[in-house]
Amino acid sequence: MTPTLSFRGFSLPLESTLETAHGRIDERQGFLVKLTDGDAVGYGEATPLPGWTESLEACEHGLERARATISEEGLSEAIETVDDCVAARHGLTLAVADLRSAREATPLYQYLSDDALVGRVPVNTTIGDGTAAETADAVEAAVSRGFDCCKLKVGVRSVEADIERVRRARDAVGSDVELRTDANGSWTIEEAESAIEGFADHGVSILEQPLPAGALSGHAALRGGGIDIALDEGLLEHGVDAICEAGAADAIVLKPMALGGLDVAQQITAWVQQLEITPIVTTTIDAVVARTGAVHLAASVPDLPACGLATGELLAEDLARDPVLFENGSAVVPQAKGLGVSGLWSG
Ligand SMILES: O=C(O)CCC(=O)C1=CC=C[C@@H](O)[C@@H]1C(=O)O
Ligand SMILES: [Mg+2]
Repeated sequence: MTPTLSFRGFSLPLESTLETAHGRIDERQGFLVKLTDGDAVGYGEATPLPGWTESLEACEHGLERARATISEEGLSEAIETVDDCVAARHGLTLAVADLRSAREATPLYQYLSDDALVGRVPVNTTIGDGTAAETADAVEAAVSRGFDCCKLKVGVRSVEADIERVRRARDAVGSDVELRTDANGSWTIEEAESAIEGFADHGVSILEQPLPAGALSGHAALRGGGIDIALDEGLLEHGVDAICEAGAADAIVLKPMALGGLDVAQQITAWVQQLEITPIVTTTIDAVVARTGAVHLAASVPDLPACGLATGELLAEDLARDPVLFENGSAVVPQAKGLGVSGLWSG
C-alpha cells in the first residue's frame, strides 16, 4: 500500500507578543501533516520560523512536492525532496515516526532510542523581555507553577537594564531556581563581557547566543567567566565541528524544527555529548504536535539538563489538548503509543 500525505495550514496566536532581540513573535503559522498507510495514521507538524527555517511559502511548496513524490516514487524519495526545507522535512519525518511507533505500539521516545521507561524530563520555562518588575513577576509566577528553571530573554534593552531584570528576578525567587538568559546574538563582545560580569553576581547559569551567529572565537573568549555559553543560532550557522574546533560553546541548543527533524536532532545530540558539550533541546514555539515530538526527543537522550519544552503556555490557542503535563519543573512524558496527541484531524 502506498502511503498518502495530506496537510492543512494553521495559524495560532501567542498569548502576548514574545519580544526577543531576534525580533517579535506574535503568531505561529504552519501545517499539520497527516500520513496515512492503510489503517495506520501518523501526524507531524511543519511550522517555519523566519530566521530559523525556510519561509511559510517554501514550506508549503516542499510539502506539495513531498505529497506528489510519495505517491509516484515512495516515502524515502519524498523525504529527499524536502531535504532543503527543514520545517517541511520535520513535519514529514515526524509523521513517519508517529505512524511507525504507533504501529509498533510503543511510545515515540522508545521508538527513537530503545530506551527503558523515561517518566519525565526536566524543563525550563521561557520568559520574554519585559520591565524589571514584569520579569520578576513572571519568574515568580513560573516558580509558583512548579518550574525551577527559567530562561529570560535579554538583549532587547540595555545591558544595565538586563542586569537589573536578572537581579530583580533573583530577589523574587531566591537562590534555588536556575536562571538562564538568551541574547539572540544581539551583543558586542564588550556588552557580553559586561553582561556576564553582572549576571554572574546573580547566579545565572547559562548565557545563550550572546554574540551574532557568525561569531566563534568571540564566544570561545567569553567562556570561563562563571556562566556557561550556549550557542543556538550559531549551530545553524557553523555546525558542530566548527563550534567544537573553536571551543566556542559549553552547550548547544537543538531545535528539531530548525534542524529538519527529530532524527537529525537526535544524531546531533549524540555527537555533541561525545564532544562533552551539553545539548539542550528546545521548541521553536511550536504547536502541540512538534512540541510533543521535542519532549519525546528529550526523553530519548540520556542526561539532558532542563530543556526549552514548556512553550505551549506562550500560545493562546493550540491544535489539540496537550498530552504533556508539567509539574515540579518537569514534563511528564506521554506513554501512549506513538506521539500521543489525539483529536487532531477530524473529517
Ligand atoms: O528555549 C526556550 O526556552 C524556548 C524556545 C526559545 O526560547 C526560542 C524559540 C524560537 C526562537 C527564539 O525566540 C527562542 C530562542 O532563541 O531560543
Ligand atoms: Mg535561543
